[in-house]
Amino acid sequence: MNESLTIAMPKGRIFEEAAELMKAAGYDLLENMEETRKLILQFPDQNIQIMMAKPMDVVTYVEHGAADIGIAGKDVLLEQDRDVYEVLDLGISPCYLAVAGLPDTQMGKIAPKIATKYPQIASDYFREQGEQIEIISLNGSIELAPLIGLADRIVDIVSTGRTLKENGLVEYEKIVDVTSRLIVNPVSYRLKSARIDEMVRSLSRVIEENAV
Ligand SMILES: Nc1ncnc2c1ncn2[C@@H]1O[C@H](COP(=O)(O)OP(=O)(O)OP(=O)(O)O)[C@@H](O)[C@H]1O
Ligand SMILES: O=P(O)(O)OC[C@H]1O[C@H](OP(=O)(O)OP(=O)(O)O)[C@H](O)[C@@H]1O
Repeated sequence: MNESLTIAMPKGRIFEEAAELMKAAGYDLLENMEETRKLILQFPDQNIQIMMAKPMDVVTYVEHGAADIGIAGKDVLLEQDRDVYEVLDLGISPCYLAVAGLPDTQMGKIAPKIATKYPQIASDYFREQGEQIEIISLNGSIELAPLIGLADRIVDIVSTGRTLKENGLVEYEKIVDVTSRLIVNPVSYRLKSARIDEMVRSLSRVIEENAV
């Protein structure tokens, strides 16, 4: 029943909310997390090992079985389309993906340039819209691109809307809502189903309680 579990946790924004949720579900994994630079943390009393990963890499660790379980944003899952089971919407780190640009962006331009950290999501979205575009891949500060004339529009995460506002940009279309998800390696799910199901049930209970 108490098989060992390796969990890939995303460093950064999602981490604290994810760790709080785990704690409320009975998995106390927060201890020492803030101070340490260690990337692998052992919790022998719970038979759990935590890997601290970049949010975009969590899916890779889980797909290859380096971790049994992981937590990743829906944005990352849509962008990467990997062979992992998405078993639970944790409801944390909510935000959405949107198309944005300068308020006077010229629409109807042939093959406009779209700057983004999400080339797959952006290509899929504009293909569905029947609009031909050119993708400019960037790794961050996406909002710079339309300001300096590198791109006509951007596809990026919006949370509070502050970054768009402070840079004089406007949102054109919302693409998809994003929250963090619990993902599972398909083989681990078969071999460690009792333990994984137990974790999913405990987390679901906390999510339901938080919702009321
Ligand atoms: N305002 C936001 N901006 C970006 N990601 C957000 C935001 N709000 C929630 N998220 C979620 O957090 C995840 C990104 O977390 P974070 O910003 O720590 O990672 P990152 O983009 O890889 O960071 P880094 O800036 O270190 O490259 C996204 O995948 C998304 O699901
Ligand atoms: O709507 P807001 O609350 O302003 O949040 C959205 C901003 O936050 C993210 O950037 P991040 O801080 O991760 O920096 P980055 O540009 O380096 O990705 C995202 O790419 C937006 O720029």
